[in-house]
Amino acid sequence: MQHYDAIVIGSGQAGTPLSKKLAESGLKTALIEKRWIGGTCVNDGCSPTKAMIASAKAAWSVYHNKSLGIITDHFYVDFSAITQRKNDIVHRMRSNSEKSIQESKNLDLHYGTATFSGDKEITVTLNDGGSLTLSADKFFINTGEKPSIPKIEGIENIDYLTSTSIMELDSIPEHLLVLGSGYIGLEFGQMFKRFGSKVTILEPSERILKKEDQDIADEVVKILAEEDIEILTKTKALSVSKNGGKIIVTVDKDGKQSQLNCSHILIATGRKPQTKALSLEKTGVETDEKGYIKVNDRLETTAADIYALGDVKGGPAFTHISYDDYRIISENVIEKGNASIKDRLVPYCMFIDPQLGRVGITEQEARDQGLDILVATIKNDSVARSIETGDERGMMKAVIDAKTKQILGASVLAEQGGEIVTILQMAMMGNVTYDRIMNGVFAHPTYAESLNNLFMSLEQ
Ligand SMILES: Cc1cc2nc3c(=O)[nH]c(=O)nc-3n(C[C@H](O)[C@H](O)[C@H](O)COP(=O)(O)OP(=O)(O)OC[C@H]3O[C@@H](n4cnc5c(N)ncnc54)[C@H](O)[C@@H]3O)c2cc1C
Ligand SMILES: NC(=O)c1ccc[n+]([C@@H]2O[C@H](COP(=O)([O-])OP(=O)(O)OC[C@H]3O[C@@H](n4cnc5c(N)ncnc54)[C@H](O)[C@@H]3O)[C@@H](O)[C@H]2O)c1
Repeated sequence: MQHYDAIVIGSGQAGTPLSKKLAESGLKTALIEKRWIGGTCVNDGCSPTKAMIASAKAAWSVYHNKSLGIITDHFYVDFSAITQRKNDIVHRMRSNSEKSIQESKNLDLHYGTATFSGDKEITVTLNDGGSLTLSADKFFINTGEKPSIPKIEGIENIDYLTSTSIMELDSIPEHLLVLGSGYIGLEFGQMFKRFGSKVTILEPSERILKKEDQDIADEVVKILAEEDIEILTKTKALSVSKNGGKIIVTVDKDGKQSQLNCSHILIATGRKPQTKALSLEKTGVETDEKGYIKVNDRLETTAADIYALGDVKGGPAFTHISYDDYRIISENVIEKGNASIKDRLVPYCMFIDPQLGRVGITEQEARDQGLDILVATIKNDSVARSIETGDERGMMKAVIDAKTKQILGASVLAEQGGEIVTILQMAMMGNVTYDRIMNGVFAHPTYAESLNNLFMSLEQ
């Protein structure tokens, strides 16, 4: 049995940099990955989707050329060129990362599935046959999540799509039915509508984007409706079956059953942790009822010297959060510091178009907590930059502590919503009060300049 100082299980957004950092610090380290270096973000998540969304945006811009006075009579969507470009980007990112791991001193990469066979011992079922038994002083679990498939009668008899397999299609679906209106459902729904599919989104809840404020969700619905994307809320798929080339879906809406036809179904109803294969019962690492690994604010599990990072520990599932988990572990384990996830800001950006950039508390959360707040809002049809560029969709919103004038949260639904909200996040990080932004001098005519007007709305 080979012994290591540290073993990292999973090459996600935390595991990859952590394995290199541990090895650089002089610890004999192994990284175990069952599939591909880079995990979800690089191979099945952020990078491939955002590459394809860029193509979808280009298609949308062509439809809208007319309003800018540019006439394009004919264009077509070359889906194989879009997926080829996406594949090239993924391969480039994955192979650069793999190369840098292979060139790291003190770091061994084993391709296979890790299962605990003792409290400080794993068996790796190697992808190219055989197995390895390895022990270590410390373990770092970064095994991520995978799509969760809801129990729907007949689902096992149809070739449903997930966020991974939809990117491997070789043609554009005629009618895509999306189950779920979260990040994955909305990003893929809009993308495929722009490629030419008919798109219907089914959401069992009262409304989409339950975690966001009602006015922001309403604005998103309006924008998607303008693109003829059908959203059916309070609608639940009960059963699915095949009929020739079609899929028949029986749905329930307000207690009434009806049938829908489509050519493809995308399951986008959430993700579940990849903890089953780990046999954590051998270790003393506890999981919650959904299988997420329980950790404290220092990302320590309930077993000594075993840590969990990224999506597998539950909570916000984003690349930048997983990467920050790596920073925390690295500071505590390598530099003997005392970093913690407590009070960490969790920004995110939903890459529909216009983007929904978010940080901090929503208005609804602030009101539920009884906070004394001011709420600044502005519609993008009064933002100079939006008018000039011909995209006036969306709005900006900030929640402010009435006494301290500090920004508590922001939602920016705008062409560059992710970038604009980051400006407000920087203000939050630096304790810059709203009135300083209201009176700040920003270059004209940028989106940033519209933050003057956003906060001026409080004085009108
Ligand atoms: C379609 C999609 C789009 C997304 N877009 C965004 C976005 O735009 N922005 C954003 O911030 N986030 C996005 N996310 C979420 C983001 O991808 C994840 O939050 C991020 O990848 C963090 O994952 P992680 O580090 O926890 O693990 P992952 O990246 O999931 O990596 C886990 C790794 O562990 C390996 N593994 C699992 N079990 C074992 C085992 N037993 N033995 C060995 N190896 C194992 C897996 O093969 C995988 O490579 C998206 C997700 C999806 C699905
Ligand atoms: N831009 C980004 O940052 C980005 C993009 C994609 C994914 N992600 C990450 O991936 C995670 C998973 O995304 P997701 O969209 O799968 O999950 P989600 O939790 O965001 O949304 C799931 C949606 O499915 C609905 N739902 C649940 N059961 C259903 C059923 N049986 N039928 C129909 N709808 C059902 C829920 O009400 C919810 O609206 C996200 O939490 C996010 O962290 C992030």
